[in-house]
Amino acid sequence: MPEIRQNEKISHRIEGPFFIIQLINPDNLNALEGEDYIYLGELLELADKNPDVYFTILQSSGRFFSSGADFKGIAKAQEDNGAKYASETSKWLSNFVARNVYVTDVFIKHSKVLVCCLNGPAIGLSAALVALCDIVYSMNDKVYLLYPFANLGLVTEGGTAISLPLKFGANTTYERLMFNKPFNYDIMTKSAFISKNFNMPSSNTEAFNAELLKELKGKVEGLYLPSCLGMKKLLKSNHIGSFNEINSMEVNESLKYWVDGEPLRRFSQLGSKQRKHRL
Ligand SMILES: CCCCCCC/C=C/C(=O)SCCNC(=O)CCNC(=O)[C@H](O)C(C)(C)COP(=O)(O)OP(=O)(O)OC[C@H]1O[C@@H](n2cnc3c(N)ncnc32)[C@H](O)[C@@H]1OP(=O)(O)O
Repeated sequence: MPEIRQNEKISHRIEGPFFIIQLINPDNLNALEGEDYIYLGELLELADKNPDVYFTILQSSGRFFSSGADFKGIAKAQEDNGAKYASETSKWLSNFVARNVYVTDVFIKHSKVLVCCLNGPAIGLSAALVALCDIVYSMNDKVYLLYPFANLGLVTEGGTAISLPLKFGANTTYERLMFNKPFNYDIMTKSAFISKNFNMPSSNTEAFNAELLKELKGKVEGLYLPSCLGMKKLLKSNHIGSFNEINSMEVNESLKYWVDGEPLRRFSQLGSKQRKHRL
């Protein structure tokens, strides 16, 4: 496997045709800073380039899949007032637009089959990445996806302007996004977003990950795996153009919100627990 630097919040390994990426920072509910999302993107690129890999598996740890962008990381970006930026626009192009468009693009164009082992809730950009996965399995019915853009002074990101209507229907998407409500287990099963619920207790993420991997190993036995990649390429071709277009539109629309400062005010309230998401 080609070399990649280590990241203390994300591990990876290869087992047969599976490239397994695991979020391993349960203490802050697997929140990720900008550099962590970039690292995740780089891991996907590594999986993409490896000819022995056919499935990229996303696992997590603890009670949440991921609570999204780390508010401490956002505060760091805000304080990033080095002379290198000529303006607020320049600062947020670097700290938000470039990073967000990169990680979303890597997920959109990924050529291996993306499987999400959803052990718990996912929020924000991380939830957007879950919605870009090809197959999702849940640990139990406590899982939900929350896109709290209206509560944080943001707009859709990570391709959600397309992925959510596509996977959950347009009106459900409008209602959940406008009023900052989670896409709960019921919605996810009604729309067949979740392929199987493993019905395991929330305290047992490692057992869920192990059981699911064992099941996947059984499922791929005897298959001609290049067929899977060929089918992924064809299935993806249905929407790839729209995803590419929306990725660019989303970050450009969001940029003015960052420059204006509303997301920062709201992230800071979240960090000091003056603001909460209604769940
Ligand atoms: C690539 C570009 C990067 C920039 C992207 C910018 C765009 C934004 C994208 C997004 O992802 S928006 C979504 C951001 N995330 C959130 O809004 C979630 C914030 N967290 C919460 O609302 C709650 O923590 C919760 C997830 C609902 C869970 O609540 P609960 O009461 O069950 O637990 P807590 O006590 O609140 O949390 C435990 C522990 O974890 C820390 N933590 C949780 N989420 C984050 C986070 N997003 N960032 C940093 N830390 C987080 C929380 O502070 C607690 O820590 P301690 O206080 O115990 O030290």
